[in-house]
Amino acid sequence: MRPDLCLENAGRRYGLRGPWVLRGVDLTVAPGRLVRVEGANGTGKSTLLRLLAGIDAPSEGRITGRPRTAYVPERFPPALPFTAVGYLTHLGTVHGLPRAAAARVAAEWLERLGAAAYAGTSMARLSKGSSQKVAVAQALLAEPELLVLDEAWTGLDSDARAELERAVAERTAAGGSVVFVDHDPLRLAGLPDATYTVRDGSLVERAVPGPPPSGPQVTVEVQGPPDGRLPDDVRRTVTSAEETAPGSHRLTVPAPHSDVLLRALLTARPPWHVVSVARQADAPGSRR
Ligand SMILES: Nc1ncnc2c1ncn2[C@@H]1O[C@H](COP(=O)(O)OP(=O)(O)OP(=O)(O)O)[C@@H](O)[C@H]1O
Repeated sequence: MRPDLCLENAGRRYGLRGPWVLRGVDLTVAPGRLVRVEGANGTGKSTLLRLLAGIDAPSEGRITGRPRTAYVPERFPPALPFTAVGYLTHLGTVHGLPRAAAARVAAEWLERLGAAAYAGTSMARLSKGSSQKVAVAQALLAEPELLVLDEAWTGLDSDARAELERAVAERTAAGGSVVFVDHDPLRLAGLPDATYTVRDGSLVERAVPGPPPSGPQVTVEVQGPPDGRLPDDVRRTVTSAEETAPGSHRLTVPAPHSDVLLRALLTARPPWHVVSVARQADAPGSRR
């Protein structure tokens, strides 16, 4: 089993005498966890995410248990001498995929994110939104154990935003961890296992739960073996699960995650029988 990623007494400052941006930070990210990081502008959220992503090192303290990690930075360098699909294929091979498989996965991600039409466009000529889709695709194509998302939804159209939410659900359902920063307080509302606020160089875990899940929910009635325990990837995807009779469960999931849940149920061993799928009305005050 993969170990937890741990920051122990981690501090970061820029320059030998620069002020400490982060100091004495302890944080554990276990496999399968979804973690939100928030805080006012300039408090050190991106600094923390760069440490977690492994592209920067703490000035003091240490990090242990590094998993296979992918990162969507706040600013993605678009002016690279590649086409979109060429760049993603190249990265796929860097992650160890054979070239043909890398090209296939690259094309699949561009398709999922609605950027297939730009596959052959040079990176330097991509719009900001398409460039952001490439930034997201490069992180997802290697199915990382830890996905670090720094404002990754910014600049995406609504279909791509929903697709990225689905991809987050897929990663956590598969036992991967996801750490994200997003300016929208309702992003993945109700789903994070933990939310931390960066304040005065420290990390404070938010004790109260975040806002309830926004947007439409889907209720899935399933039947499994009488003594059956819900598969791990199913439990990690749902917002609630209730056993209504021996072997019968009512599961609730945000609508964008319902196909991830259904796939997990249908591929479970032994298989689970999906009795019904019903979409509930939007929660009051929710938005897409
Ligand atoms: N490479 C760097 N060199 C020097 N100072 C830096 C560097 N990166 C960040 N800082 C400083 O560290 C502090 C925290 O920056 P950081 O980008 O981590 O904050 P943030 O919370 O992500 O901000 P924002 O919400 O504006 O994205 C800021 O004062 C910033 O100026």
